Amino acid sequence: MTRRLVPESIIKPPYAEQGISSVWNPEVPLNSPQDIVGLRKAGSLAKSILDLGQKMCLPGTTTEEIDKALHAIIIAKGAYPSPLNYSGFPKSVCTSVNNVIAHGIPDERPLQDGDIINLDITVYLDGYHGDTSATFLVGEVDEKGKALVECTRETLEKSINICGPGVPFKEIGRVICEHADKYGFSVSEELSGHGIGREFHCHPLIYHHLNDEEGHMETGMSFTIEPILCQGSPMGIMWPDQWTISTVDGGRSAQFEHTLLVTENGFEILTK
Ligand SMILES: COc1cccc(Cn2ccc3cc(C(=O)NO)cnc32)c1
Ligand SMILES: [Co+2]
Ligand SMILES: [Co+2]
Ligand SMILES: [Co+2]
Repeated sequence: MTRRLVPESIIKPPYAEQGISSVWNPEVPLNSPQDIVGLRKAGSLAKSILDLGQKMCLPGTTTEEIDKALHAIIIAKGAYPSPLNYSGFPKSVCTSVNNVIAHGIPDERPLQDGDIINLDITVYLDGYHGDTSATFLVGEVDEKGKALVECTRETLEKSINICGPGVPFKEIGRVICEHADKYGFSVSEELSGHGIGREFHCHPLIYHHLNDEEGHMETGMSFTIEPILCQGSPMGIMWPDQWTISTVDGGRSAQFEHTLLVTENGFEILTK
């Protein structure tokens, strides 16, 4: 497995050398105006890298080739690919194909006509992370696959639209499940959204399934919403590589993710 190299000149997160992610601070960080400037730049770069990645999602291209190309572009932009060595993760982006639920590891498998692939991009730019993902169609995808992808995109959009100061976090899970149920898809509980900023992951945890968790949004909070919808059962199973999680029934899953900031008037999508 070719190890991705990062030039000395790039500002790296603390885990870049040791691979150990820090213990989470119980507090939810509230961003200063200076933090918001940094978050906007990181979010905008993450989005631009995702857009470039979309163009590579073609039959015959391997996810390793996508990872290698996007790694080089992220570095060239003076940023660090946040997943690299995060909890020891071996690659710079996450690629989850068909029945892989999330955070799949790029490999030598060529994409095939009819695949759906989630490309999950997080960059660390001048001290701030920006995290976004989308699920793309490879060649001609069947109607059920397209419906799964569109419904997942809609659950993200609908859940973001209800965000604002004072809104309970549990409203996010309610909106996502309400929409997924309408179209007969299930919501994975395997992964949650998360606070993000100077840390890749911090509080609050954002659940995408029905929950009764405490806590509400406050102006200045930044977090991701990243729902995963499944065609069949939402149950996941961990592969022997101790990273990859796929659906137990082999059904496909789709995911979309944005990083957002809670503002006085509602929200700002930082990865639009
Ligand atoms: C089983 O523990 C796991 C399994 C897979 C991956 C990792 C570590 N990790 C690496 C990249 C990555 C991205 C996110 C993220 O928020 N994407 O939106 C989260 N974790 C990540 C740990
Ligand atoms: Co992500
Ligand atoms: Co993710
Ligand atoms: Co994330």
